[in-house]
Parts: sequence; C-alpha cells; structure tokens
Amino acid sequence: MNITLLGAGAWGTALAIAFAGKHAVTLWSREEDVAADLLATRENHRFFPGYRLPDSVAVTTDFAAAVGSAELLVIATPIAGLRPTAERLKALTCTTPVLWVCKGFEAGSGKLPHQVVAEVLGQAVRCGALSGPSFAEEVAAGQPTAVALAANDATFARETARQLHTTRLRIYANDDLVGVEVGGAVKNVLAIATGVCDGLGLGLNSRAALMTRGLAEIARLGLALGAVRQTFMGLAGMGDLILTCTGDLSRNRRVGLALAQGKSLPQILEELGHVAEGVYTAREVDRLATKLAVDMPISVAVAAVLDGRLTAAQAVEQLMARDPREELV
Ligand SMILES: NC(=O)C1=CN([C@@H]2O[C@H](COP(=O)(O)OP(=O)(O)OC[C@H]3O[C@@H](n4cnc5c(N)ncnc54)[C@H](O)[C@@H]3O)[C@@H](O)[C@H]2O)C=CC1
Ligand SMILES: O=C(CO)COP(=O)(O)O
Repeated sequence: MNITLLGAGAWGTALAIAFAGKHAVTLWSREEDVAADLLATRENHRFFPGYRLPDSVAVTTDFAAAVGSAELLVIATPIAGLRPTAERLKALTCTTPVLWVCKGFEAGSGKLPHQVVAEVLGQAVRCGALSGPSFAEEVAAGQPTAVALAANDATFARETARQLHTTRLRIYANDDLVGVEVGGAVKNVLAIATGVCDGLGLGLNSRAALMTRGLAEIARLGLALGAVRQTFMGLAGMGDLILTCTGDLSRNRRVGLALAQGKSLPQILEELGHVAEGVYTAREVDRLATKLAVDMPISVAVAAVLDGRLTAAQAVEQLMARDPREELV
C-alpha cells in the first residue's frame, strides 16, 4: 500500500520507519530544513535524532504530490495542525482514507479529532484514529508495541489494522472511536499530574492512587461523551495511561516533573522542543468537565497549575483535602 505521513515530527518519522518495512511510504514535512536534513542525512535531527529513515521512504515538502500518490493518509501533526491539514485535503477534493495519530481535544472548540475531521471533510471519507501506548523511540527501534485503531467504519478499521499490522507493531481494531480518542487525550493531562507527583517526591502510593483515580476520570468523561466503558481497560485507555504516567520518555510527564521543580511553563515548553498535548488539552477537559457536570478533580487541578492559578504543592493539598467518599468509578 502507498502510505503518506503528513507531518515529520517525532511520531510521523517513527511511523514512517515502522511502516517502511511493509509499505511504500512518503513522509511530508512542512519544514523545508527538516526535509532537506532527511534527504541529505536520512535523519531528522530536529525532531527525532538518532533514528535512520530507510532509503525507500520518499521525503517531500510538496503537499499535493504527497497526497496524490497515497492510498492511505496518516495525519501526524499535533491536534493544532489537524484542522488546517484537513482543510488542505479538502482544497484538493481528496477522498483518500485518512488516519490521525494526534491525541487531545482541539483547543478552543473542545472537539475530538474525529469531530474536527468530520466537520471539514464530511462523513463520507473513511477515517479513524490510531492510538495507544507507543513511544516513538521504541516503535522506531522495532521494540514490540501494541496500539488500537478505531474508525468511522468498522470494516475500514479492521482492514486497515490488518494491513498496518506487523510482528513488531500489533494493531488491534476497535469499534469505539470516541473512547479511543478520549483515552489518548486525557491520559496526557494525567501524565502531567503524575510528573508533578513524582517530582515533588510524594511516593509510589500517591502515584498509584493518582493513576487509578485518573482512569476513573477518563472513564467518566468518556461515558459522558458516548464512549464504551470497556475501552478504558484497553490499550488506548489504561495501556496509554500506564505508559505515559510512568515512562520518562513522555513529554507530558516531563512537563509535570519540571513544574514540580518550579520552572515556568514557557521555559519548560521551550526546553522540551516538542508538543506536550496535555498542556492544551487540560484547559479543554476542565471546560468539558464543567459543561457536562463530570467530576474530574485531578484534571481540573492540572489545568489550574498550568494556568498559574495554583502551585503544584497547593494542588496536591487541595486534592487531599477533599471530603471522603465512596470509590465510584
Ligand atoms: N512522539 C510520540 O511518541 C507520540 C506522539 N503522538 C502524538 O502525535 C502528535 C505529534 O507528536 P510528535 O510528532 O511527537 O510531535 P513533535 O513535536 O515531535 O512534532 C510535531 C510535528 O508537527 C508539525 N506541526 C506542529 N504544529 C503544526 C501545525 N499547526 N500544522 C501542521 N503541522 C504542525 C511540526 O512541524 C512537526 O513536524 C501529537 O498529538 C502526539 O500526542 C502519539 C503517539 C506517540
Ligand atoms: O502518546 C504517547 C505515547 O503513547 C507519547 O506521549 P508524550 O506525548 O507524553 O511523549
């Protein structure tokens, strides 16, 4: 299959490497310097240093050409780039099936990725989300990984999962697109919380409590948005939550660790050099929790810390001072 990855950040580059073993892959970069570097050195020094892009992968900055040759498009930008990329596809009257790998709620609208894509491209284009516990570095290194693929068409999800599946990258078809997207979005907010918790040295009991109660928050918001509870026990729910909250490769976790050190958010983001979606999604989750009357104290506290309304230590005190209650999930 001819696959085009739209976005040559860490994840787009890693997926290009992974898919190249089985497919004809094109990697589109919006940055001229990244494309030039990839063509000259076969390495993406800016976003993904240390991993070689196979010679078979075509690299281009020509959007129309990259799209024109594809049988499957994979949008690999942050969620901030999803709508503009979909709009560029619409301008080309493109009807090629499309996946996206971004995780989050769109800033400002609070929409999930599939809602953004449906708004721009309509309902007729077959499309879906690839999500789950998958650090780019490990996928590019060929370390065993399993993720979920959910779509607006169950047959498309199953067929695409089968086509993309390899012995290194197991892809499970899932029929709960909302659940898969909510899991991937909210776990980033909770990874920031866990980074704060670990950075403040609050201990392993705290971390386990935070992740477990965080999973309850993910499920509550997901159910309010129409997801299926079971999804949150799977790869895109608990799986990605465990990975991102505990793995130091996570950019979101690293934001939390740095907040606990008292660093300012602008400085943290500048030093990171990559997107940390939880920073933007926290605000949307905070708004959605209020709008839908969903109890999400940890996520709301993360939003308050990111906005400078609470310090990390104050947020912890506030969470611990809550009244005792039954363990509702
Ligand atoms: N890096 C990882 O391990 C994983 C990342 N993801 C998700 O994939 C998405 C992309 O992440 P990374 O590639 O790691 O980020 P990155 O920060 O390494 O790279 C971002 C890429 O998107 C492009 N970009 C940024 N803003 C854009 C915009 N407004 N329009 C078009 N392009 C834009 C940049 O030029 C760059 O190529 C995020 O939503 C992330 O949560 C998902 C799974 C794993
Ligand atoms: O989504 C990811 C792993 O599944 C990557 O997490 P970070 O964006 O926090 O690095």
